[in-house]
Amino acid sequence: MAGNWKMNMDHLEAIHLVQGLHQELTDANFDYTKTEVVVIPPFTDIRSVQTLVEGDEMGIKYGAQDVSVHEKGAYTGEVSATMLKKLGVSYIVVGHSERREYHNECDKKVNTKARVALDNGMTPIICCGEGLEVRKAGEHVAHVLKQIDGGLEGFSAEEVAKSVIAYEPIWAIGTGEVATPEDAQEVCAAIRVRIGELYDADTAAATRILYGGSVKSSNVADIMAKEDVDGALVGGASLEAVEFSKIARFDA
Ligand SMILES: O=C(CO)COP(=O)(O)O
Repeated sequence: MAGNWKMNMDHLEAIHLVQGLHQELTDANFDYTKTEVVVIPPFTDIRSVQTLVEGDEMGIKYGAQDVSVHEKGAYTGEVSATMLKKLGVSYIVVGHSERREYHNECDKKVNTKARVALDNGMTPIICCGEGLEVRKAGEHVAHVLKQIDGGLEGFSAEEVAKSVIAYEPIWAIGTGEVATPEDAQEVCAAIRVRIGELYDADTAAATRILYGGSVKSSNVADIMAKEDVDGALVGGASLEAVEFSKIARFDA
């Protein structure tokens, strides 16, 4: 269960939120061996989150929302994978639809960023998903599979099994409009089948596939009940400790 904070929460608010989340999960005797809980704050919060999580030995993990394709050097405004690794980052979101749309990130760039994450010992959360027009035209599965083919290009079976895929239909992001559990299952299953075709059945079974798009505590259980949905990438509802802890405890 991953919470993508997007461009919300300064570092002081981040400390408050992570403490609150930890408290809620501890009170509920949360089992981190069953469900991984990941917060994905803005870059400026990561050092504070690291100090908190490591200092209090919390079971919560944390990630970054992006990474540079470059190793180091004259790239003003960029943040490298080695910098993130040094901060104890476990996950890096790549190819979120907001980055594809506002920063013109194409499948090739998403693929390179995922490669950079893996090469530096972190797990990419590779996002894919269709817009409303594509969905209306009934081309959503083909659209997403093309993103998957491009995103995973050049990866070994082992690398794919270590990676996380997040299916986020753009029309369901931040709109309150949730894909039905059946919609989520249809595409997540198609992604798993494709990984099986590109690699093998074991790799397909091992790869974690998340659904994202207006996930809340009130709808998470139905989505998680679907066979090919292994978790959720949560935006707005991850900004509130009680709500996100309920999402993480979807079967409680
Ligand atoms: O984009 C998302 C997570 O990456 C989903 O955002 P919302 O949960 O706010 O719809």
